[in-house]
Amino acid sequence: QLELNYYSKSCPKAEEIIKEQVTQLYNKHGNTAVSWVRNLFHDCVVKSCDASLLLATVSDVVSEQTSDRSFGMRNFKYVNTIKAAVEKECPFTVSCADIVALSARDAIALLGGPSIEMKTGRKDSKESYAMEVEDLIPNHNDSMSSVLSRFQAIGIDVEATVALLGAHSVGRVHCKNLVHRLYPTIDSTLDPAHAEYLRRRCPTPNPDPKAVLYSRNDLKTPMIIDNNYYKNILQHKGLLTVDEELATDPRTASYVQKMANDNEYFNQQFSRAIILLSETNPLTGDEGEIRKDCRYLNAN
Ligand code: HEM
Ligand SMILES: [Ca+2]
Ligand SMILES: [Ca+2]
Repeated sequence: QLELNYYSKSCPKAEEIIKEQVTQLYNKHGNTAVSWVRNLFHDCVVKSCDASLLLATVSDVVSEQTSDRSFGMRNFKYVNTIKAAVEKECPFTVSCADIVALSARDAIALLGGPSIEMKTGRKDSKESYAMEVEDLIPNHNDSMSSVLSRFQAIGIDVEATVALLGAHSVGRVHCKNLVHRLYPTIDSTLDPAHAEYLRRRCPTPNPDPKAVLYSRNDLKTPMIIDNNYYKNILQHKGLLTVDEELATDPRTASYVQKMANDNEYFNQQFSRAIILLSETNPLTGDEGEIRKDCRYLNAN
């Protein structure tokens, strides 16, 4: 059972230490906060928020980070910084899964999004689910039906799904995920002027995977979680195919319109949705373990 302040007796400073680390990292490398938000999605959708995402590839473990769906994910090394600070205060007490959840919560607040009250008490998985990642995390060009049913399968309703995509109000998309909308011809659903801009950001149809070519998601408030995402997609300036679909699909369009009109309503729905996502099917009690190092299973 997850509960508020699960560590109040075993490690009363845990949440404070995590927040302090997340803030320090944000001040040095602002995009770490963006990463913590994406980490929550990619971890929680795969089985649960159980830090399965954080396992590195070693002898008999294949990391979920090697999946194509994890393309562009960054800053994993700084999770170790947060975990080390927590271990120093309370060894073997605070799970990596709760660090994934709380770092996302703190990042959302730092990025100008809502302040969210979050339960804790998650345990860490004893395995990586690399082979299941592609079945569970939607692709950038999946149909809205497929996206909605994947979220629905983990208890996230349509309105909450629309709110979660608001995370694309920060961060970036690499050209690899964009060029199919730009070449050989421009996707007719894309705003023509924005398409021209994106062609300048991504000048060739086959971007060199080693060259870091990307566009920011939101040109107006690129580092703020706000409802500008919905304004962008209503103007057909969403970068991914799923962003465009969200604005036009009859099941989602009215929520998009409401969120575009009202940042307060977006914040409320985003908070609700982040809680649903973060409480999906947790490992609790005797299940799982508390990893010493988030990259590796404990030796037994
Ligand atoms: C249908 C669902 C979703 C799809 C298909 C999707 C897909 C993607 C793709 C393709 C990228 C760009 C990767 C790159 O090229 O570097 C991205 C970035 C991002 N996504 Fe999503 N996403 C979805 C939902 C979500 C959700 C629910 C969240 C969080 C609540 C989220 C948070 C982010 C963030 C923060 C970034 C920017 C990462 C960075 O700049 O480092 N996404 N997403
Ligand atoms: Ca997971
Ligand atoms: Ca924004």
